[in-house]
Amino acid sequence: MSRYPTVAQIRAAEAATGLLANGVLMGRAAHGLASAILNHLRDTGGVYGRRAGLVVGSGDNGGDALYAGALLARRGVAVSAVLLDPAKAHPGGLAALRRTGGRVVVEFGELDVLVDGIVGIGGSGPLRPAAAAVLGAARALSPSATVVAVDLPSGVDADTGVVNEPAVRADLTVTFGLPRRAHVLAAPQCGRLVVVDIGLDPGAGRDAVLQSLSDAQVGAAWPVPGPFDDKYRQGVVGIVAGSAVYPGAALLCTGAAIAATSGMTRYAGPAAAAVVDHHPEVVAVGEPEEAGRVQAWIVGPGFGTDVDARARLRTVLAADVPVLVDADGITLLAQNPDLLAPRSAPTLLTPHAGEFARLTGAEVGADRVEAVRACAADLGATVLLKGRATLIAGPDDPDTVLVNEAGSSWAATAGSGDALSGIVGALLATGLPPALAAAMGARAHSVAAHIAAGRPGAPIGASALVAAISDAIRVLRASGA
Ligand SMILES: NC(=O)C1=CN([C@@H]2O[C@H](COP(=O)(O)OP(=O)(O)OC[C@H]3O[C@@H](n4cnc5c(N)ncnc54)[C@H](OP(=O)(O)O)[C@@H]3O)[C@@H](O)[C@H]2O)[C@@H](O)CC1
Ligand SMILES: Nc1ncnc2c1ncn2[C@@H]1O[C@H](COP(=O)(O)OP(=O)(O)O)[C@@H](O)[C@H]1O
Ligand SMILES: [K+]
Repeated sequence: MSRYPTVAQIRAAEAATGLLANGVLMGRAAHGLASAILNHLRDTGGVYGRRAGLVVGSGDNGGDALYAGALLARRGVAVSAVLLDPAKAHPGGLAALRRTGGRVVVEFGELDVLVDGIVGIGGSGPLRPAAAAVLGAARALSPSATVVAVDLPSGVDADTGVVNEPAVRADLTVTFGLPRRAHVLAAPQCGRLVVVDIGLDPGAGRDAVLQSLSDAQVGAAWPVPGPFDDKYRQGVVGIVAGSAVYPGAALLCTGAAIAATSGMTRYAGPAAAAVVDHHPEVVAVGEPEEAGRVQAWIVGPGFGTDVDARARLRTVLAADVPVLVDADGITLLAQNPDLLAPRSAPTLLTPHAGEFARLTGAEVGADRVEAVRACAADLGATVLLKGRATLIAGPDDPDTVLVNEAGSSWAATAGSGDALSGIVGALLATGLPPALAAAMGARAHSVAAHIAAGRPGAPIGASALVAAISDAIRVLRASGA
């Protein structure tokens, strides 16, 4: 489990050490930052004589960069620094840099490493023009320089992960004590993340709302058949998806559910013939009323928004079992929110940003974490908000929002959401709590996309993603073993 505290929580954890005022924490931060840069230089041709440029802002983020620059200079790196506001540059850091032979310059020469010490957790908004100009010139002169962000790429909001352009895009981000929310919400902007130990209390970050499961946790919790299990005991999932004209969503959703767990998969809807044709293990009927018992329903992918779809949604939501509502089901639910009121079994909604806006009547906005938490509380349902960073909140636990950073964007392809519904719905049918089922499913979905794309990666369709689900589960189960 990783936890991602807010800036306020980080500041409190730092203050609790009692080591802020005497500069001990900054010393540790600078040491870790310098080590990460030295490691990178060693891996790419050596340390001595390499060229590092520091872009130094007016706060402690700049102080970290200056002290680290001093350590690099001591190891023979040619260090130069551009001070964005010379009067406010960290005095101790600046003196240390000068003592070790680092130079203050007005513009950089060619660089191997460009260090972004502009702002960290004290920053807000995009890069100011002066900072953007210095970075732009450095990037133009040294396009292959490695960009190392101190704490956060400047211009990225620490709590929401919003990238306020112009912002730094880092190859490597070195942070201190605990990862920030932005490191998972805007992971592609951060590049590789190194978290330096600065001696925070071991309990620091426990109160963080935003959390992610490790692959090992997902693998360990994945339901697999036991010696006394049969097809029914592992959970039967029922799927109402697709249409006679558009059977694709039904096939993808059903295929994903079959691969996710060993329990039985039922299908109810107008694509029954096509489903059985492609997936002979499925018991398929025309309407949900005709299906036998299920432990969870999936309803909505590609099933349209006509009167028949509406009637099917009503039938499924009237059942006293967990229901996952996706896609067209969400659009219909947005028009008839009263359908949720009588439910006592859990409901899980899996909107993308557009469906989320339909459901809540407002755009997701900058603070996605708060948006998903408020939506879950308002609707009394678990909500999974899709994206590169998928967020999951339940209705009864305002102190937990789960996040899955996909690690790649190969899943951004048509029909991939239908596959996600299938995986999560099958997990729901095994009896897992909805938020856990959603987070595990999202993780397996991301890993499947990554496996299907291969290395160095090639575009995939959702069918390839579905075909890789078994491998993804193997990878997850092996990761904790
Ligand atoms: N606390 C600790 O124990 C430890 C802290 N550590 C480090 O300190 C960092 C936090 O330092 P911090 O609080 O001084 O804030 P910081 O991020 O440097 O920036 C603040 C100043 O920048 C300015 N500014 C704002 N927005 C801007 C923009 N868009 N573009 C340009 N400038 C902008 C604004 O100043 P202004 O120019 O408006 O006067 C503001 O006051 C933290 O991220 C970590 O690196 C580590 O050493 C570990 C121990
Ligand atoms: N840029 C991205 N990077 C990684 N995963 C993504 C990205 N965009 C979308 N996804 C994932 O792909 C799936 C897309 O679902 P959805 O939008 O419902 O597609 P569809 O309706 O075509 O099935 C979701 O699981 C979502 O989290
Ligand atoms: K920074």
